[in-house]
Amino acid sequence: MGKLIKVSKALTIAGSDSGGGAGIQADLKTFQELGVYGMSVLTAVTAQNTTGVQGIFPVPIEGLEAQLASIGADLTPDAIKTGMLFSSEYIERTAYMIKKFQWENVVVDPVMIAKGGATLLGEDALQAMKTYMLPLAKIVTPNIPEAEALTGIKIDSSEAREEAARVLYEAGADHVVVKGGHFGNGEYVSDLVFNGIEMVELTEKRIQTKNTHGTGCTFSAALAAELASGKKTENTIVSAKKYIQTAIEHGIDVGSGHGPVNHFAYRRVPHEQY
Ligand SMILES: Nc1ncnc2c1ncn2[C@@H]1O[C@H](COP(=O)(O)OP(=O)(O)O)[C@@H](O)[C@H]1O
Ligand SMILES: Cc1ncc(COP(=O)(O)OP(=O)(O)O)c(N)n1
Repeated sequence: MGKLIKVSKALTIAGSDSGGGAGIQADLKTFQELGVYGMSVLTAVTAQNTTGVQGIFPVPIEGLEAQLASIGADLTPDAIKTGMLFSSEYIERTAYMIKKFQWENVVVDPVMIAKGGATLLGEDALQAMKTYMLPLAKIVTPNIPEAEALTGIKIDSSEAREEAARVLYEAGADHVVVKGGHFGNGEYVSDLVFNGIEMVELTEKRIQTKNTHGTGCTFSAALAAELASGKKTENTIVSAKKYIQTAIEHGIDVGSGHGPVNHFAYRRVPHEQY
C-alpha cells in the first residue's frame, strides 16, 4: 500500500530557459534538491543556451492569469519566487493574483538582463516592479545593476551599496539582499543583507569560473525552498548562500559558453567527492 508524504510546496513564477541553466528550470531543480515540491507558472519562453538568448516569446497574459488561478484553486504554495516577469502588465497581474490568494513568503528576484546582455524586462517595468512587487517581498534579491536601476544609485562603493539597500527596504521589502557577483573581482564575493535594522555581509571565496549561468535564479529559488520549509528568513539567506556557493564550485561542463551551475552538488558532491 502506498503511503502519502506531506511536503512543503514552492512556486516559481518565471521564464523558461530552454538551455536548462536559469529560469524555471533552475528553480525547479533547486526546489527538488532542497526537498520541496516544485510548481511553476510561466511568464515567457526563451530560446536560450549557454551562449545567450536567441528569442523571447511571452505567454499570453490570460495564460499567466489562468496558471496562477489553477495553482490558487488547488495548491497553496508555502513560498514563492518571482523571476523574469517580462513587462509592467505581467508584473501588475502577478502582484494582483498573489494578493488575491494571500500568498506569503514571496522572494522577488528582479530579473532584468541576462549575463549575455539580453533584456528580460522592459524599461517601462521598473516602476511597476517598485510599486507592485517590492511591497510584497519578504526578500528582494537584486544584483548590482538591478539595484542601481531600481534605486538610481551608482553602486561604486560599499557605502553606496548600503544606501541602495536602505532605499529598497523603504520601498517595502522586508529583507534586502544586494548580491555581490558583479561587485569587484577580488578574492572574495560578498552579498549585503539588510533587514531594516542591521547590515550584514555574507562573504565566500570568489570562484574563478565562466560557468555562472543561472546563479541569481538558483540563489533566489534556494531562498524560496528554505522559506517553504519553514526556516527563519535570516537562516534561509545563510543556507541559500551555501547552496549557490557549492553549485558554482562544482559547475557543470556543458555547452560552449557560460555553462550552468551544478544544482545537485549541494546534496551529492560532499558525499561522493570529498
Ligand atoms: N564567481 C563567484 N563565486 C562565488 N559566488 C558567486 C560568484 N558569482 C556570483 N556569486 C554568488 O552568486 C549569487 C548570485 O549573484 P550575482 O551574480 O550577483 O547575481 P545574478 O546572477 O542575478 O547576476 C550571489 O550569492 C553571489 O554572491
Ligand atoms: C528565463 C530566464 N530567466 C532569468 C534569467 C537570468 O538568470 P540569472 O540567474 O540572473 O543568470 P544569467 O542568465 O544572468 O547568467 C535568464 N537568463 N533566463
